[in-house]
Amino acid sequence: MSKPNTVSQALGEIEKAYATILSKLPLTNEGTESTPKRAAKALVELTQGYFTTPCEKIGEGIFPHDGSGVVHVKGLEICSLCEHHLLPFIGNCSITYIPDKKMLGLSKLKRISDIFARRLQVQERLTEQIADAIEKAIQPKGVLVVIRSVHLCMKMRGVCEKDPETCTVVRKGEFANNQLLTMQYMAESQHTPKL
Ligand SMILES: Nc1nc2c(ncn2[C@@H]2O[C@H](COP(=O)(O)OP(=O)(O)OP(=O)(O)O)[C@@H](O)[C@H]2O)c(=O)[nH]1
Ligand SMILES: [Zn+2]
Repeated sequence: MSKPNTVSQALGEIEKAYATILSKLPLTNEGTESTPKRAAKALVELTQGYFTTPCEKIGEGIFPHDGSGVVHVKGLEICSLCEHHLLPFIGNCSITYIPDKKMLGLSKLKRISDIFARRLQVQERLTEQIADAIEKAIQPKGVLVVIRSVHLCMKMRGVCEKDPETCTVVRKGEFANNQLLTMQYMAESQHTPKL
């Protein structure tokens, strides 16, 4: 079957596929009548990262930078779907970069992480893709991306682990060579949600 290339095409086909899946379950509840439509809409929303690119989302959000220092943003929420089970993994991402001649608008860091999170993923690739996109956009001296998350496929099924946390780290440029700097920002990246 050819791959749908527009959202509306995808919606119709996914809705039909969900109706087939539900027809195989011994459902007795009437509340599921519109479920194929809703579930299709949800899946398209959760995979909207396939329908956009970092370049498109960053737009005009790159600015000149002429100082020294480090940019560190933590607590960027990650909501993604594991590519093996189509179950969510949810957590947070911290991005640290050492700018050279350019810097990114802060919101663009969230937009970049969302583009790749809203695809079917493994956490390792997601972490790598975020770091690569930042490197490509602004050629910083170094990038460090840390994601901590909980995979529901480990919690709700299979091994049914009560409190699993997965941490993935990607170090580029100066972070790849500097253990101390990496450790400093790894420690900083621990996110305590605030009310
Ligand atoms: N490395 C990596 N593994 C993941 C990620 N998300 C899910 N997995 C793992 O992918 C593996 C899939 O292994 P399989 O043996 O094919 O699947 P499974 O039978 O569901 O495995 P169990 O969960 O052990 O029952 C499991 O170990 C999952 O925990 C991820 O982001 N990164
Ligand atoms: Zn999984």
